[in-house]
Amino acid sequence: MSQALFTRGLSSGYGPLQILWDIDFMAQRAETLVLLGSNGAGKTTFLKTLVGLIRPMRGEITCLDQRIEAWSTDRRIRSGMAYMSELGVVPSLSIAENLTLGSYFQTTAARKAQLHEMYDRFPDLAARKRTLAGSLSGGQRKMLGIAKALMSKPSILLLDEPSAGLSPLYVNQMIDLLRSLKQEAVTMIIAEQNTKFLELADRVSVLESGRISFQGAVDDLTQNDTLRQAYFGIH
Ligand SMILES: Nc1ncnc2c1ncn2[C@@H]1O[C@H](COP(=O)(O)OP(=O)(O)OP(=O)(O)O)[C@@H](O)[C@H]1O
Repeated sequence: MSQALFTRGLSSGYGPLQILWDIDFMAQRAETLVLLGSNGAGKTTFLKTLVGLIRPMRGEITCLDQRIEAWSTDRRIRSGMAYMSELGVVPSLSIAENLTLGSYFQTTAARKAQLHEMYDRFPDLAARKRTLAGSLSGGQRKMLGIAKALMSKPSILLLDEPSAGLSPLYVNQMIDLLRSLKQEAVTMIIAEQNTKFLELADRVSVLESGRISFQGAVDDLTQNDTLRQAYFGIH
């Protein structure tokens, strides 16, 4: 297996405020990696730095064998990265408009083909193309967020807390959806605090106070007493 994305010594934050400290991180091609961390650990900051919404203070980001830390977000997206923020969609736009936004860099023909594919995959969205995203339920909005991210046919998908605000039923639906993407060999980095997502993970990284405290197999995480207590409440 070759590397899809790695960072070395990545430090990042907001203006002079440093949030991430020397992050060494790696995701293999077609791997599902869960980035576990509690509120404020720096998960969003990390994903935003990967996609270029935040400029790193130091360190390198290599994606599909190219150094990308100086690239614009546009260029990263054009080269196969997609990012679903915690909000995921633009509430004031319709379902169809959100999806179109997700394929901003595609040709018209490719966009049309992707729209068909998304409506096939998400029949609930197809039935309500003109509905404003803001009027969807939390779960439907998240599904739209994923569909919007998939519109650019990404090879690397960065997902920020896909479970945030979802009922247990929708969390299960979300996990089923991500499992189907896993079969399609999309590299996924899923930032989460819900340990249920570990059932999807090939490997897990734990982010604590802006530092990676663990990276390895899920089984090894559960062998670690401190992490087991922190994330599973098991003593
Ligand atoms: N725009 C900003 N300006 C300054 N500090 C920020 C900004 N956004 C986030 N932070 C701070 O950065 C730290 C990490 O936040 P971040 O959103 O990356 O964490 P997170 O792990 O994604 O948490 P959550 O699960 O709550 O979204 C927090 O202390 C937060 O207050």
